[in-house]
Amino acid sequence: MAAALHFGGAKTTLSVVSRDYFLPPSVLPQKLRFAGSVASNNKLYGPLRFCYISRALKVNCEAVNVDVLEKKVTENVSFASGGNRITCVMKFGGSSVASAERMREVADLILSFPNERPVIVLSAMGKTTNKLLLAGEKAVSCGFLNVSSIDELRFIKDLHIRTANELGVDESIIEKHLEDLEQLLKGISMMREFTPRTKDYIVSFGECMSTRIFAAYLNNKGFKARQYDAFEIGFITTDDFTNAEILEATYPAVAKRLYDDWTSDPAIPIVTGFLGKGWRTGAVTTLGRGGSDLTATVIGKSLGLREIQVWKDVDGVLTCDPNIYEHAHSVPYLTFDEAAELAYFGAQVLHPHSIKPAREGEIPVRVKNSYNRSAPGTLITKSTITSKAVLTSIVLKRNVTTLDIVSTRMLGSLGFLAKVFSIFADLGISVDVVATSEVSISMTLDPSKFWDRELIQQELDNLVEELEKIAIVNLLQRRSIVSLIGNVKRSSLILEKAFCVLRNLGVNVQMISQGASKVNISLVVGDDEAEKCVRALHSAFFEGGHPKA
Ligand SMILES: Nc1ncnc2c1ncn2[C@@H]1O[C@H](COP(=O)(O)OP(=O)(O)O)[C@@H](O)[C@H]1O
Ligand SMILES: N[C@@H](CC(=O)OP(=O)(O)O)C(=O)O
Repeated sequence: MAAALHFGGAKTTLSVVSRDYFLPPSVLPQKLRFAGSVASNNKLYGPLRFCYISRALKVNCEAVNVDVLEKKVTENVSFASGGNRITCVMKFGGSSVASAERMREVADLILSFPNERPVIVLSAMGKTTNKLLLAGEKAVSCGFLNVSSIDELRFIKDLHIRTANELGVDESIIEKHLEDLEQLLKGISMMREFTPRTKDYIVSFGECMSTRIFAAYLNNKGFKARQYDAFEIGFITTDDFTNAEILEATYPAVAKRLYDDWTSDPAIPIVTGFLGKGWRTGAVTTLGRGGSDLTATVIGKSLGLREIQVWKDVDGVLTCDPNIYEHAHSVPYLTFDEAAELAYFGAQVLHPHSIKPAREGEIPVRVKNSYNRSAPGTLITKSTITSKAVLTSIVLKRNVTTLDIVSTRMLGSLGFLAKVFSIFADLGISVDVVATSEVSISMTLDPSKFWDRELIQQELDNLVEELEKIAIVNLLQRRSIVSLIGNVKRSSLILEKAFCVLRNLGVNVQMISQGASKVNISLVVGDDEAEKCVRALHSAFFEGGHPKA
């Protein structure tokens, strides 16, 4: 934590905070924060242990006059933060690097910004991750001798070898990975099991290969590039395989490695998205599906960069999922809060946890279309850039489970709620939306913490069994959460319009949540009517039209 410098009146209060991680001097002025207790005479400050660790600046001051300190800092910053420093991070997802041609276009796009010094984060090519997972599932039961003929393995081999050849890159750079991949599948066929730890290891081959091919292509074009496996440069995570969380130690480690390499031998860093290393096991972990977005924002925060760019196959964050409604259009500005709610409540376009590092680092995130680079995209920042729109976007989270729980013991609401939530905590099940009364509570369960993981049925059975010890439980599946993201200071207008639309549509809202979030109103409806709700609401809020079913 750091506290800002406050001067005021006869007594000046400072508190010194020693930085616990490296920051390149280029970000020193705006990042420098220090404070400490001082003598009342304002001339000589009490002994302050001022320790600011950065590569170009290591200052231990026992007694310091602030002017002297700031001068020293400024001197160091000017020499260290010359023109040639990393400026931004650019992330390209699977759809942007799905073929040799796409990789060529991404390379041209990167090189079309001569004043940028980007770190590049890549996902696996196209749908390689899905195919690696499918190959692993097949290997469990196909038999050792049939592993080589698994279709998905053949597809992956062909795609990567063909891409290397088409880009004029020596296929030997991925040969070992392809050999190891086949050996791994044979191992799975012999063990006849496909654990979460093995799933993370197998999917890592996708990003490891795409980044190697791309870095080699840039080097062949005469642009010095250096490939990095994120799990080798300090992406330290929990050991929660398929769903690992970034640990704080990642930030200084990644900053130091990328910064040291950059200052000693500048080259465009090409980093694997999605991957990390478990701090306890040392095994490869993944950050949850879509996790390359998170890789990019972590690097942005680590290096204190000017901007984080997330290149997709759509013109930014749209007013709804374009797969549901073709009239969706791009949203020019979002706040971090709005983007986080969008991502959490189902907008696949951003990883649910990716906004947090950007928000903490106060670094703007720009979502752009790699197929249409002239489109302005969406700029995500801390403050709201005023918009006349009542609503920002409509998000849909399908296949949600709702629980209606009515107390049978007339417990006071405090005891009842506490008991209900303790059961959820014990079973490690998170909830999305909650509505309570004196002796009853309704809630929606997080159906897939990372999109592709479903709550297994026995988790639900265990949950109902525990709850039925204190309540009558009604479990309803195949529900959807329609989230209206916008400025809920205008919630009355939003709700009035939304309920008018849904009434005309003949849809009954089964639960509503508004107030906890300052940017989101969530409505629970049936799965089978959710998409028509999104279309009708979009028509009413963004097209001035009347509801279209
Ligand atoms: N509100 C939304 N705005 C933009 N895209 C969305 C939204 N909701 C869902 N999507 C889907 O997310 C896709 C982009 O996310 P993703 O597939 O992760 O891209 P990439 O693989 O390039 O990172 C789009 O193609 C679109 O179909
Ligand atoms: N390849 C991983 C990580 C990722 O972020 O992919 P994409 O950028 O294509 O969403 C996945 O499919 O989840």
